[in-house]
Order: sequence, then structure tokens, then C-alpha cells
Amino acid sequence: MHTKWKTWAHVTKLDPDKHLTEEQIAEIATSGTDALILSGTLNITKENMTELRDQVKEYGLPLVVEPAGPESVVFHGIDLLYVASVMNTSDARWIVGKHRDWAMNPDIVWDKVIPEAYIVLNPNSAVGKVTGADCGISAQEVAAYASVADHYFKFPIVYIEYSGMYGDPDVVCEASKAIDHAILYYGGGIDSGAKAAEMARYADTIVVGNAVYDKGVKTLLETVQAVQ
Ligand SMILES: CC(C)=CCC/C(C)=C/CC/C(C)=C/CC/C(C)=C/COP(=O)(O)OP(=O)(O)O
Ligand SMILES: O=P(O)(O)OC[C@@H](O)CO
Ligand SMILES: [Mg+2]
Repeated sequence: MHTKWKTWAHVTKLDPDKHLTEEQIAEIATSGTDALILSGTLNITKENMTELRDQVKEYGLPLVVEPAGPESVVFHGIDLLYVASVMNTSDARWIVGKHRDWAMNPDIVWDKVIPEAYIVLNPNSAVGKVTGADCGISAQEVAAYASVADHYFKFPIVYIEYSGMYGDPDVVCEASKAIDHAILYYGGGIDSGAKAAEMARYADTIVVGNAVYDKGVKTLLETVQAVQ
């Protein structure tokens, strides 16, 4: 299996539900970001996922699809499929239920699948609302979830997710201390070089999403330069 993903410092998350021009995509793909993740929670379908894949594929960057459910899984033309389980929800659908439904399907390319332990910390994000995540937890509880994900479930990725807001670096620091093997992802509200550098002190891989759309490719470049 493809293991280069473990060395990525910066990845860019593109939303199939949003639009980018060809020129913007060219700038993103040549920004120095290590990979593109195609993902979102709301309004994601095989159709808009495939359309975005076709827009970005010619640049040769590693492509990851991160589906919000079985309905948006695409394997063709992509390198890896990141599949989340949310640690801090009591709704089992988002831990293992959707996965059971998905596994009724015989066409899963398991060699491309990388499981991710999500810890969702922004209650106002789409992912926070949809999964009913308990976002009011302490840094110690986040670290404990990270420890269970790493040492017990042996997830290869632990993902601290503040989608749409900049998180607390102390929380990411505590999570990083609790993990020995998993790669630690941080995503949420990174819209400057300083924020990218701050979270990259603790996270192995930082994720930039909304800033690409809200602030533009120049800001994306700053975040890349701060960590590469
Ligand atoms: C079993 C399969 C194939 C999938 C299930 C995967 C699960 C359980 C996902 C739950 C968490 C989730 C919805 C992950 C999707 C990735 C993600 C967090 C995207 C960011 O979403 P937001 O930024 O909040 O949403 P919008 O961009 O749509 O506003
Ligand atoms: O969109 P932002 O806030 O940059 O968050 C990135 C990513 O973690 C979202 O899943
Ligand atoms: Mg988003």
C-alpha cells in the first residue's frame, strides 16, 4: 500500500459542493501542498465528487477522497480513501453503523482505505451537528480519546477537527503527547502562515479547507510556506 501519506505536512481539503475556476485549481495544485483531500459533510454525492476529481486529476498530486457516507465513495482515479469514525459521539452510526451499511457492498478496494479517528470539536460545524458530537470536552478528555484511538483501536490517523474555527493549540498539544504511533491531523480555521505554523508544532499534518475559498490561493500559499 501507498505509505507516503505519513510524511505529508500540509494537505488541502477541497469541497465538492463548492466551485473553483480552472485557474484557481492550477494555483492550488502547484502551491506545494502535499495532497488534495476531496471532502465535505453536506451535499456530497458521487457526481460532484467525480466532477471535482476530474478537475484536479491532471496535476498528478496525490488524491484522497474522504466520504461523509457510503453514497459519496469514489475509488476510480483516486489514491486513497480516508474513512472517518467519530470518537466523541454517542450515535453509533458515525462510529461503525455507516461502515456496516457500506460493507454490505462487495466492491470495496480495502487496500486504498485508511481509517481515521475523528475528534470533532466545533459544535457549529456541519460535521459537529450531523454527528451529534460532544464538543464540550476538556483537553484531557480529547487526549484520552486520542490515546484510545491510537493504543487500543490502532487507528493510523487521529484527526482533531475544528472545521470552520481555529482551535486551541493546547488541546492539539495534549493529543500529540497521548499518541505514539498514529499520525496526528489538525484541521480548522487555518487562514494564515502563523496559524499553520502554530498547529504544525503539534500536528504531523495540517489541513487547510475554507481559507482556499474565503481568502484565496495567496493565503493557501502562506500556509504551505509556513510548514514546508
Ligand atoms: C462508511 C463510510 C464510507 C463513511 C462514513 C464516514 C463517517 C462516519 C463520517 C463522519 C464524519 C464526517 C461527516 C466526515 C466527513 C469529512 C468532514 C469532517 C468534512 C468536513 O465537514 P464540514 O466542513 O463540517 O462540512 P461542510 O464543508 O459540508 O460544511
Ligand atoms: O475548512 P477549515 O476550517 O480549514 O477546516 C479544514 C478541515 O479540517 C475541515 O474538515
Ligand atoms: Mg468544510
